[in-house]
Parts: sequence; C-alpha cells; structure tokens
Amino acid sequence: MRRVAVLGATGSIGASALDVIARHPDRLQASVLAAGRNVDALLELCARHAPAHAVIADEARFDALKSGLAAAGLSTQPHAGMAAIDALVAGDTCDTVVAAIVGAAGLDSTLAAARAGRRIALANKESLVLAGSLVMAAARESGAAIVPVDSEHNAIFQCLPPQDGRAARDIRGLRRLVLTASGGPFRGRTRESLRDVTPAQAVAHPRWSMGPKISVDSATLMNKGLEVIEAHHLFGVAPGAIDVVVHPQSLVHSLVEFVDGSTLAQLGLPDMRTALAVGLGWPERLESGVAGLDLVRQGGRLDFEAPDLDAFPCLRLAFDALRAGGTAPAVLNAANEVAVDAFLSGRIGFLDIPALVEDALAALPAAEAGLDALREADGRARAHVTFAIGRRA
Ligand SMILES: NC(=O)C1=CN([C@@H]2O[C@H](COP(=O)(O)OP(=O)(O)OC[C@H]3O[C@@H](n4cnc5c(N)ncnc54)[C@H](OP(=O)(O)O)[C@@H]3O)[C@@H](O)[C@H]2O)C=CC1
Ligand SMILES: CC(=O)[C@@H](O)[C@H](O)COP(=O)(O)O
Ligand SMILES: [Mn+2]
Repeated sequence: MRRVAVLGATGSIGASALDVIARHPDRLQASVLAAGRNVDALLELCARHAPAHAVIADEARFDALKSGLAAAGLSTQPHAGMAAIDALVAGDTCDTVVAAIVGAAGLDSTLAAARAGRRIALANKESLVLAGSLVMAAARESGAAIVPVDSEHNAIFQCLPPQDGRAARDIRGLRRLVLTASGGPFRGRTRESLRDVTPAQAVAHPRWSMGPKISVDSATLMNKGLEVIEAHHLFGVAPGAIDVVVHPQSLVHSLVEFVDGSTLAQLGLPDMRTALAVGLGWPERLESGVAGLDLVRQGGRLDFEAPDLDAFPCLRLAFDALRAGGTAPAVLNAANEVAVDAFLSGRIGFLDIPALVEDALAALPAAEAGLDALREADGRARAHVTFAIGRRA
C-alpha cells in the first residue's frame, strides 16, 4: 500500500490526484491532506478519504479544522502551519508526496520531501523554477524519485527510459525536447488587442480545467516559460535544446527528438488524471478514469505553429532568465506571482504582467544561487513589483 500525502488537496491537481487514489483502495491510501485556507473543502475531503492527518497552512483556521473534524466524528489528526506540512512529509506518515501547492509556497514541502527520500509526484513547477538545482540535488542525495506530473514533463518522462524510477538525465542521443503549448485563450491575438482583457477571459482555458494562477500563466505563455526551466532541471537539458511549439488541440503533450531523426511523443486526452496515475503508480500503469484517445472523434487533425513572442513576451523572458542563471529564474517567478495576483484582483492590466516581470529582471541582476540567496531574491522581487504596482495606483 502506498501512503500518499496530497499537498494542495483542495485544488485542481489535488482533486485529480484524489480521484485516482480513490480508484485504487487496494494500492493507494491518502494518508495526509494539506490545504492553504479552505477549511470547508478540506473537511469534505477528510470525510471522503479519511486521512490520518489533515493540515491547514493558515494557522488562524486551526480551530475550525479541529472542531470540524470532531463534529464529523473523524479520527483524522488536525495540524496547522507550513512547518507542520514539512514535518509530516519528512516523518513516517507517507511514502509518496503529491506536490501540488501553487507557487513558491510549495518550495519548502517539495524540498522536505526530496530530502526525506519520498517518491514525489511533482506538479508544483515553481519549486523547480525557484530552486531546481537544489531540489534535484537533494533528491539525488536521498534517493527520492521525482516523477513529473506536469503534463508536458510527464509526457517526456514516458518517452525517455526512466532511470531507477527517476526522470532520465544525460540522455545519450537526445537532440532536443519539444514542449507543446495550447496557446491559451488568446492564441492568435495581437499584443495591442490584449490590453483590456479581463481576468475572467484569461482564466477561461480552452482545453484544461486548472486553478486561476496557472490559467493566467497559460494565457501569457509564462506557463510555458516556467516549464522550459522545469524541463531543464528535470532532464538536465540545456536551454538551446528545448523548444516550444503551439498545439491548440492539447492532445500531443510533448515530444522528444533523437539524433537519428526519431521523434517520440505521448498523446492523450487533456485530463490530468493520466499524468497523476503515472506519478502515483509508476512503474505500474494504473486505471485513471480517462478514456482512450480517438483521434477521428477529436477532429481528425493535429495542428502546430510557432509561438508569437511579440504578443506573449513572457516565454522569451523565461528563456532569458534561464540563460542568465543564478537568482534570475527566482526573480522571474516571484515577479510573475505578484503580477498575476494583482491582475486577478483587478489592480493591473494583462499587459502589465510581462512589463513588471521584465522590469524586475532588469532591476535585480542575477547573483549566485544558494538557498538563502534564492529566498532573498524571491523576497526582493516581490517587494520590487509590489512597490511598482503601488506607484501606478
Ligand atoms: N491544474 C493543473 O492542471 C496543473 C497544475 N500544475 C501545477 O500544480 C500546482 C497546483 O495547481 P492547481 O491545482 O491548478 O492550483 P489550485 O489553485 O487549483 O490549487 C492550489 C492548492 O494549493 C493550496 N495552497 C495555496 N497556498 C498554500 C500554502 N501556503 N500552503 C499550503 N497549501 C497552499 C490551495 O489551498 P486552498 O485552496 O485551501 O487555499 C490549493 O489546495 C501549481 O504549481 C501548478 O502550476 C501543473 C500542471 C497542471
Ligand atoms: C495541464 C498542464 O500541464 C498545464 O501546464 C497545461 O500545459 C497548460 O496549458 P498551456 O499549454 O496552455 O500552458
Ligand atoms: Mn503543463
């Protein structure tokens, strides 16, 4: 029996992970559920999955969690605070961790899981963007297997022969990785036409149902930029050997090209339960609830086009940050998180997102990247963008 800690249980990935887990009561058990602030949703999940532990990151909500569990007659142990999540992940409560907290807030628990040698089904791409070298080094040292569940990286993981259950690195004969991008809700639009788009329009992803932050990232193409950096760390591939192609149907989840001219791809319906079944079951294949792919019924065509870096400069900014190295990806990520939050709450416009990220990267030059320096760069980028937004108001 694999005991699984689902971090970000109340979110979109959390729901997909718990759906797959519930299909395999003989093999998988949700032993820890962790959420940020949504106590009611967490209590509902506890009633359905009966985990041994439940954590709410917002400490002010501990009493609500505790009394809710007691009122429901559940024996689940309540905890509060981010440190409690890290301690549970590192302790004897689980052997597998679904890392699905959104944003840089997921870094500490991902690192805790990597240091503790857990099998990690990794959705929280921001932890790799912020501190990829450190997370990967910690996993190598402890023996933790990282199985990427971000759909593109999961596709590449399936196309490459995994090494000891880990994402393959230093792959002989590899020419390049090709990440597919849906193009988001604004594919085909000019930069100028994006000036007044609303948060509701930006989160209306054409193919995937996801949380608000990653949906906006898909709309700006920052999601693909973050994924390029994620792929660099997971698979040890240089930025010049990672390409992005827009594929609006989101059926080809990514491709791997070899020096002999072969290209391997993984295809499937756009449903994250497939990637999570791979992450939770590997090397076994688990039934996920996702139907097979009928290419004729899906419209009978697969389209591909180049990304428009003029309308969507975030992808270029991410490549620039990866090439600059050091603290630059941490600055990119933190600036983007603050800008996306401001966009979602109506304080800035859509085109301000790339402008603010570019400004932060220019203002905070890349420095050497130890964990303390990365945290400091993250904090300085947040302060810089928050100040810049305040000045505009
Ligand atoms: N959704 C998808 O299909 C995909 C997502 N990903 C990645 O997976 C991650 C999660 O995305 P998604 O599920 O869409 O996001 P959601 O917004 O749907 O969910 C986010 C989850 O994180 C929790 N959370 C937020 N802050 C904290 C915190 N400080 N401590 C603990 N938990 C916290 C939220 O809890 P609460 O709501 O209770 O506050 C919620 O459970 C992101 O990194 C994203 O990039 C990658 C590929 C695909
Ligand atoms: C499901 C998943 O992995 C998302 O990261 C998805 O890729 C977002 O779609 P975009 O290709 O539009 O960024
Ligand atoms: Mn993805």
